[in-house]
Amino acid sequence: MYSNLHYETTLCSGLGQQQSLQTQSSLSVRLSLQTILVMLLGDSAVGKTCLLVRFKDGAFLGGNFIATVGIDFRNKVVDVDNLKVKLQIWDTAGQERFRSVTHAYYRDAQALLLLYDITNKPSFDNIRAWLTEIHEYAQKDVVIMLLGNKSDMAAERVVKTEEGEKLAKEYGVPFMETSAKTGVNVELAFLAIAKELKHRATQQPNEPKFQIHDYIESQKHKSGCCGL
Ligand SMILES: Nc1nc2c(ncn2[C@@H]2O[C@H](COP(=O)(O)OP(=O)(O)OP(=O)(O)O)[C@@H](O)[C@H]2O)c(=O)[nH]1
Repeated sequence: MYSNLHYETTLCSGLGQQQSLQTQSSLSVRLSLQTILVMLLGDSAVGKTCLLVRFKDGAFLGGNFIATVGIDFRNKVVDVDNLKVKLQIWDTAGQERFRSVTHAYYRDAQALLLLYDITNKPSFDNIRAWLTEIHEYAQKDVVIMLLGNKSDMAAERVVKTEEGEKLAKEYGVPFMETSAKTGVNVELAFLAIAKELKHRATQQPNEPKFQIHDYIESQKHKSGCCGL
């Protein structure tokens, strides 16, 4: 669990290289993080597997669509404010027939990326049902983010950006549009949840709270993205 995050402080001692390290900095602080479990959820074909492959390998899985069977996972280590954080990302099958399999994994997830496809209205309409399931099966404090995927398909768009924003606001969750094809906002989505969880785990009582919504807005504007 991420909340088990701990700091290991080691004082350099000994000879040779260690000694020279000691002169540079007598105290070396080693930060050790445990894995963050992230789950990808949403209807079949919204692009969960492609989002994961884009984030993990920087590539796009075009061509024939092969639906995920059950559940699969990949690991990726990211840098969050100079700390190494390991994300274990579970890619779930969106098809209804696998729902009971995936429910069993909800409670272990610390973050959920909930996807719909901006060219597929039913996938957006089903988000409310997904959120009901999440509230039933997931941890109370799970970090949820809503993603409108396939933002590169502007000509086929049937769900407006404002509709996604409105729904996200209603449920109090952060939102952005992504494209597994072009990579727009993909890294930002994963980094934002990693930052949120890292801040929760290391937060000092007198420190201001990390504002995930503000962070996303500032980074979206910085990368000059959106709607591509
Ligand atoms: N243009 C475009 N196509 C995408 C994007 N993301 C996924 N696709 C395509 O959408 C189809 C479904 O993608 P997947 O990632 O397999 O969908 P999934 O949500 O994992 O589906 P399940 O495994 O059934 O739950 C594939 O043909 C992808 O090539 C995107 O951002 N843009």
